[in-house]
Amino acid sequence: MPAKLFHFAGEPVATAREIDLDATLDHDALRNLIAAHFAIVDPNGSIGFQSEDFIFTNVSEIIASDAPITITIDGKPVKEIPGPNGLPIVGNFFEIYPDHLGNHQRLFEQYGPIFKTTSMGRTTYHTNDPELSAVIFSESDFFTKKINGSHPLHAIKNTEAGVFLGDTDTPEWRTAHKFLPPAFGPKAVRHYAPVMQQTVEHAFKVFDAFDEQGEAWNVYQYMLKLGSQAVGKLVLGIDFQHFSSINAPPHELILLIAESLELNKKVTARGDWYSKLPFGDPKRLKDIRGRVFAIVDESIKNASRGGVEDLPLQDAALKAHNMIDYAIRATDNKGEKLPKTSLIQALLVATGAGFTTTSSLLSWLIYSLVTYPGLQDRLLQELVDNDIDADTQITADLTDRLTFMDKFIKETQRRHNPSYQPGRTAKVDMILPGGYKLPQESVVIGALHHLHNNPNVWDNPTRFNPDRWDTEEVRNRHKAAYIPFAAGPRMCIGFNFALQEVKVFLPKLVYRYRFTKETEGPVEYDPMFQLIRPNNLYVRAERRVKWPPKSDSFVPTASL
Ligand code: HEM
Repeated sequence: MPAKLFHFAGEPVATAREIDLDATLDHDALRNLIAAHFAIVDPNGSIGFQSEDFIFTNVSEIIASDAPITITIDGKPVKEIPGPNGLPIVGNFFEIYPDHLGNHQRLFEQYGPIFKTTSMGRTTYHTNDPELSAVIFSESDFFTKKINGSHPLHAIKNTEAGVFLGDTDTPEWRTAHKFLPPAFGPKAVRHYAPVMQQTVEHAFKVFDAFDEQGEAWNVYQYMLKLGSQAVGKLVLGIDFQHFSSINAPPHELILLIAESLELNKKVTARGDWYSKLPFGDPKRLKDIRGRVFAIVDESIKNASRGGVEDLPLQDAALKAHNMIDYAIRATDNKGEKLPKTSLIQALLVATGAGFTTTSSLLSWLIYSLVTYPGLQDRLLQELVDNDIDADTQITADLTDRLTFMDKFIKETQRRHNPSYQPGRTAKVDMILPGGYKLPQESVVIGALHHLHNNPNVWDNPTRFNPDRWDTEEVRNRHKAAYIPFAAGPRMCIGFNFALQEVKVFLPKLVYRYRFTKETEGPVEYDPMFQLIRPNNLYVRAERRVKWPPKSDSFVPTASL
């Protein structure tokens, strides 16, 4: 079997590796062999072979050549991932903050689909490219969710939680991932629709009171109360009493989780040395974790009082009153249950992941209602045309018919993604599509906001246009061009829950109120918070007294 020396174009000949070639190999098989030896992520089509003065088109030419063979990717040498030079110690910190969305956009425009920054000693890579995003999120020989020192979640890493805050390759993740998804499947969340509806109807008292006083309210503050009220009831079985009066404060648990996210972003942004301080923010972060754990433990004890019937996972998911009820009943085929510590940690994480995100999405939905002319009226018309009124019980079957609302939600999640900055870690030194060299242990962040607003992927991305979702271009998009809940095995497990919740809340809110914007000037987000939310948005919600008639041209969508 002939042995040949191969090295990358752009790398010295001294780096060449000897590889045995079987004369029966065809060109594609050779590409796959070279891809396996050099950890080239995408062997298909992009790998080429050449010598100083010759481009090889078949394997026999390569075997006949005496010189080392140069490997090209897309006909070009491999390259380092670009990025801005930093200052001593702080690196690129001041080039990124405070407006990390705007600054990252500028860096994508300057450096292309993937760039590298170092902030306070922590290096991360960012991509706005669908192909690269699909690669990083796929959990493969190349990437996994491993929360190392460079990962944005490092300061709150918690292996016991299994989900969200832990690495993929752990027994805790596998256990949590066996028990939690059935409770978040589409069928399981359907039976939570009535509680979701009661939650939003209960909040009307407060929005009505604001209207009677002619007052505007801060959207994020009240969507935080609303989103967390639903998650509190349906995940932890706790009534947070967020709408008992206009000024009812958020429950202690909510304040603690929100504070811990804020502290985490701050502690992570400032680097390793800061996160190790035994006082100040890092200490507060540890103290918060202890208190939060105790509150959830108490809720589990309450739910267990009086005894519960064990059920197989799927049955438990359909019958449980909430996720705690599910988690203490659900039994796998070996008769095992989710261990108590994992249960507390996993539910806590699901609570945090659930309310911070849904409250941001709800806020951006209201932002879209009051910012983009005419859309509120179109939503209302769709409700009227589908015979929805104040007394309608909203079910998943009904929301399936509200196709404009679906497009409106998708477009809001595209244009105004709350974004978790999900990061994945390189398992090996590799060559990414495009010929980029990525070292092992590098953390690549799928920059969801920038992916969803990438002009190479989306036509006129800054234009808010729900109707784009009807176009062939958007229907045929790359599978990773729109991934508000990330992708792959570590994507959001609560997305059915989240979408159902907003699809129950939005019709109820739009039918009852006409929303108008009261904020002067631009809407701002808090750069030190883990998520993007419109902090200073104020609206008036006026009770409707008139509704439009059904449209003449309305053709009902067949029930699914
Ligand atoms: C608009 C709402 C939501 C958005 C945009 C969202 C987004 C995301 C994203 C991007 C991830 C991946 C994080 C990463 O890779 O680091 C994630 C994971 C997760 N989400 Fe959501 N989420 C939402 C709602 C929810 C809800 C309502 C729940 C539960 C009640 C939930 C529970 C989780 C959990 C447990 C994970 C971790 C999964 C794992 O580690 O395998 N999310 N979410």
